[in-house]
Amino acid sequence: MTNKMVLNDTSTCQPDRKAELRAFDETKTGVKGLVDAGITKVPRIFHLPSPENLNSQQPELTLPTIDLQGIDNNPIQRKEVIEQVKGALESWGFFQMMIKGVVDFHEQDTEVKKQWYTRDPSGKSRVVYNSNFDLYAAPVTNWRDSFYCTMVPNPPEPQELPSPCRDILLEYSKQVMKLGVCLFELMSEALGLDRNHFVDIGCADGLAVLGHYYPSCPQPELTIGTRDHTDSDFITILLQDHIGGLKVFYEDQWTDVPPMPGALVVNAGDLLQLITNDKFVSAQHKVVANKVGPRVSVASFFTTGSIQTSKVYAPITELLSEDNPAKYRGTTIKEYVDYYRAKGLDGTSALLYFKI
Ligand SMILES: O=C(O)CCC(=O)C(=O)O
Ligand SMILES: [Fe+2]
Repeated sequence: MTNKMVLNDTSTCQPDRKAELRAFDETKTGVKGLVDAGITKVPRIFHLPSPENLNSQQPELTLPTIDLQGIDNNPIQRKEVIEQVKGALESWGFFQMMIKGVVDFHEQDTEVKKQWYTRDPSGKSRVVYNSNFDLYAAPVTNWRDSFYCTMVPNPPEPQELPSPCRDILLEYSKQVMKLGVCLFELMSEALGLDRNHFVDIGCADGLAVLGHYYPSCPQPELTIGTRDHTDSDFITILLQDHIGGLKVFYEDQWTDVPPMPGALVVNAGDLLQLITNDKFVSAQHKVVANKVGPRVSVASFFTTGSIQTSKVYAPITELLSEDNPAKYRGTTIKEYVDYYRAKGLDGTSALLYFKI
């Protein structure tokens, strides 16, 4: 069994991280494969440099929440969209079905699932399933498997999608796109820009949906579900299940983002920070590993990712002045994302590379 190599407790051996990563990758069954094989110790490739303190006292901070009802300030069109999105997103079945779609993908027959396993960098694969997109670049392997589907532009034909989550993925991404457009309009207005500004410059031209699966972990303090990072996109709309573990670096401390039934988490990504010249800040966040699992989340990324486009994104002129000059150089989304992916989640911000 190929899993054997990574099942060994290697902490006493000479480090050969690359070979261990390759052996893990070749199983094509991800972290779930290790857990299914019955490991009781977290293999070394997943170890953090120092253990995560899972018992630390969490600060009593309340993150801002917005009721969609509160944002339908008059314009008829927006009100209709909000009603539709709210109706779909609030119905108990809708969120549950999306979470279940992700569970069913990851828990389908291993041999069938392996067909989707790829690290194809061309961006041609409609669905990319693997464990750790940055497996060979990142210093710490995350206790997490994921799939990644590009839904916009060029929505997939249904048969191109994995059957366990096909229908819900199409419906969910449709609703999330509507919500995203509403949020971009509100954010444009909040900055004193034309309401359509963000949409007009293409912030909603791309949508990728990620289905994360965090298997239960025998030694959660030794590793991490998702390392601290900021997202590479304009905004992310996140749906998490009931398990918890998401933390955001907010007001200078790590703060729990507890699951709330019927709620989505929205965060700005690096590209939004870049075009707003730091007015909107890309939130640093992470997910701790847990003895309880699997934990499932669905992250909807507003980005065209590594699709080749000619648009160059730079700080928006209307937001600049003599006192507030551009802090970043222009970049295509592809250039940004390629840099971000090659660097991997290493605890530093990709934005620094684009600073003037
Ligand atoms: O699983 C989560 O809750 C967060 C996932 C995440 O941060 C990401 O996909 O960028
Ligand atoms: Fe993230």
